[in-house]
Amino acid sequence: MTIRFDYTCMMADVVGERCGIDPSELAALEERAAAIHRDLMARKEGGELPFYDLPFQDQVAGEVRRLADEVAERFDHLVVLGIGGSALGTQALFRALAPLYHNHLSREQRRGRPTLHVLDNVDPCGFGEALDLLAPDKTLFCVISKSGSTVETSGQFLVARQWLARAVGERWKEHVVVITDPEKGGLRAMANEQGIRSLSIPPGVGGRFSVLTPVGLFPLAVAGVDIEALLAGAAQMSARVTRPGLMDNPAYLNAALQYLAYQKGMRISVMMPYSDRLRDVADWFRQIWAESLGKKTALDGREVHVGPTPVKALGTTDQHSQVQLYIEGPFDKVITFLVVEDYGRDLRFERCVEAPHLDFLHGKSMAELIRAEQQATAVALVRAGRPNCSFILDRISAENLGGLLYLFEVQTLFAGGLFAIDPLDQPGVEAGKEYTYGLMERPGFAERKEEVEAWLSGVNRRQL
Ligand SMILES: O=P(O)(O)OC[C@H]1O[C@H](O)[C@H](O)[C@@H](O)[C@@H]1O
Repeated sequence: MTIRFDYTCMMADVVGERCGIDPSELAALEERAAAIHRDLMARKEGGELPFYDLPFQDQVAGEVRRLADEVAERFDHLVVLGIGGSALGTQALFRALAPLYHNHLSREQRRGRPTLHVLDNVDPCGFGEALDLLAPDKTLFCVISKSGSTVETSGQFLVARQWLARAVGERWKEHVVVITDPEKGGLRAMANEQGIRSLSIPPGVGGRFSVLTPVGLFPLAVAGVDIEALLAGAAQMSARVTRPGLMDNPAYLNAALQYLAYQKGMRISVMMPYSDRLRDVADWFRQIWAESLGKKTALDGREVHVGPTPVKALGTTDQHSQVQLYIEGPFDKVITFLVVEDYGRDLRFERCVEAPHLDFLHGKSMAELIRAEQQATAVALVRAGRPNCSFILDRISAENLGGLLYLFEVQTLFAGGLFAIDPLDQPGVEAGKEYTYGLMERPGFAERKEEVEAWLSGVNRRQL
C-alpha cells in the first residue's frame, strides 16, 4: 500500500499568509492534539470505538466470504437496499474496485460474479425502473440498516418483498440477506423469526463508520472485490493513524490543517478526485465529514454552530464547471485532491493529419493529460492564494482504498476532538425523521403529525 499525504500547498510560505497555515499554528496545536490522541486511545482500548478494530476481524471476513461466494453462484443480481452509511461506502468502493462498466459486462467477463445495484432512495421512478430491469428469480436483495428501522429502507424492503413474492411466493425469504444490529431492531427480529439469512454490524459501530463491517464487505465480496485486501490495507494504515505525534500521523495532520483553515474562514471542504473510479469516495466522505462535524455546541455559555461543508467535485470534469469559483470566488474553500499515479492503463494520442492543431499531443497520453491537469489546477490555486492538499495513491487497489477510507475515519474522529463536538452522533436528523413518521402515521408520532399539519395550514405560502 502506498498513500502519501502532500500538504505543501496548505502552508503559508507557499500559498500566502491570507489562507495558508504557519508551522507555528500547527505547533501550537500539539498539546491539544496529544490530549485528543490519549482520549481516543483510551476509548479504543476500553472498547468504546470498535471501528478501530474492524480491519483485524478475520473471522467476520471469513463468514462474509462464505455467504458471498454461496449467493454469487445462485444469483445474477445483488440489490443493496440501504441509505446513508448503509449504502455510500459500498457504492464508493464498488465504483473504485470493480470494473467501471461491471454491470454492463457478461457474467463471464465479470468472472462469474453478479451485478451490483445500490438503491438508496425512495423515488418511485428510480426504484421502480431499477426493478423493471431485473428478473426476480435471479435477484438477491441485501437489506442493510444499522437501526433496523430507517423508513426509506423499510419502504424499499416492502416493495421488493412484494415484487419477489409475486414471482416466487414464500421463497422470497431465500432472496433476502439482512445486515443489521446483532440483537436490536425490527429487521433483526424479522430475520431471526423468519429464518432469513443475516450478518451483523458490531453494536458500537455507527453507520458512517461501518464500511469495513459486513455492510460494505458483503455486497463488495459478492461483486468480486478482494475484501481481504481491503481489510489488509486498513490494517496497514492503522499503524500510521494511531501514531501519537501530530506531524507523524496523516489523519491527525490533515484534521489539524482543515481545522486551522476553517478558523481562517475556509468553511468549505472540497474533495476532488482526479479519477472516475474515485468519484464516489467524495460522496462517502461528504457524509462522514458533514454528519460527524456539523454540530451545535456551547462555548462560554453561548450556542455555537460548527462544521465544514463538504463538497464533491471531479477532476478534470469540474475544472470546466467549478474551478472558476474555487480560484476567483470567496476565500472559503480548501481543496483536497485524490491523485492517482498509475491508472493501470493508458491511451496514447496518435497524430491525426486532418487535425494538425493537435500535433502537440502526439506521443503523449490520456494519463499524462489528466496528471498534467491536476498539477496545473493545483498551481493555479496556489497562484491565487487558495490552499489545497493531495492524497496520492500509487494506484487504485483494494489495499489503498481500505487504507484511505480508514484514514478518513480517523481524521474525522480527530477533527471532532479539535472542534470539541461529538463526531459519533447526529441529533439534527431526528426531527425530520419524526415528522416523517408522523405524516406516515407511525404509532407514537401523532403529535408530530399535528405539529406538521398545523404548520402547513398556518403558514402563509409564497409561491409563483
Ligand atoms: O443504517 P441505518 O440505521 O438504516 O441508518 C442509515 C442512515 O440514517 C440516518 O438518518 C443517519 O443520519 C445516518 O448516519 C445513517 O447512516
